[in-house]
Amino acid sequence: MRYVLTNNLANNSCETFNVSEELKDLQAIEKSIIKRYRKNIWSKFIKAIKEYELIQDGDKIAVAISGGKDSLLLAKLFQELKKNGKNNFEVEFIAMDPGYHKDIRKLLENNCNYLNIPVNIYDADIFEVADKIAGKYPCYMCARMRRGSLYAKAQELGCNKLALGHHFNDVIETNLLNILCAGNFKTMMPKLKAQNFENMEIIRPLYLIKEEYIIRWMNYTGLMPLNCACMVSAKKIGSTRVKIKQLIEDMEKDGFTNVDINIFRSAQNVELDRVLGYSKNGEYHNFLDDY
Ligand SMILES: Nc1ncnc2c1ncn2[C@@H]1O[C@H](COP(=O)(O)OP(=O)(O)OP(=O)(O)O)[C@@H](O)[C@H]1O
Repeated sequence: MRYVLTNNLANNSCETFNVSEELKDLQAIEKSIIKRYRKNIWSKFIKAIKEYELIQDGDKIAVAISGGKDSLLLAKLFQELKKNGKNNFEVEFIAMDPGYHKDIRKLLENNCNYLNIPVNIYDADIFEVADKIAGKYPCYMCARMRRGSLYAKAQELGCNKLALGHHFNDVIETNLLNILCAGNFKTMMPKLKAQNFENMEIIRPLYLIKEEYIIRWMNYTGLMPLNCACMVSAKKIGSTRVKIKQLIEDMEKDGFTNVDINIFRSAQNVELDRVLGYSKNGEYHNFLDDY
């Protein structure tokens, strides 16, 4: 294995990405998406779009780029789709600078330039505000503010969809996090209508792509993506999500076959006759209601 992704559970919520391949030219990078990574990236991207009906004729989609590996791949996938697939939609690439260090901002700009992604970068003082008003636990507040800001920008550009770079592992980690830490069963949906922004939806086209292949692709490009660009929590907060990721990896090592797929499928195969209660449209139902 040529890439290194290290997690230090004790004091670091960030993943460190070390690139071990030499820099590839743009043509090779673009080709790799549909050739070298056809099975594990391109086909899964197309499958998610079809299976979850993520794109409709006439859509204008804002692709949100943080500069990390996931959203860089997402942007390139959309470009390839326009080149090689149906061209029934429009796309805008947006990146919000929440108050990055100037070197991080430069890295984001350079990577987008190199990858020929015409990105619209705009400023928002999210880090400063999250730090001020959310004190010790800024991450939740930061995530909510980021989402709101991206919705607003997408709407301003006339988009009706916001594409985010969440992938398969984000989905299964969310399932487990909710069970183990929140005591409920909720998954991260492949698409979702915005509550506070009219006619706006989130879509997650990387839904079926495993993180392992995103890391491989990123490493293949030879580019260093942004990782751990946060200026607020830095290394202070140990991430529960990292522990969940580790738990899944440990189970796989211990011989639980298909544990990741099974966690994923658990949200596909819910038997409503075999649960004690569930809520729909804000209304709670108990199994005794129609026993
Ligand atoms: N500052 C930002 N500007 C634009 N989009 C963003 C920004 N921050 C997050 N996003 C979007 O939200 C998604 C999820 O954000 P999160 O911080 O969880 O990303 P991540 O898992 O680190 O992914 P990535 O590798 O793309 O950074 C990103 O993939 C991206 O689509």
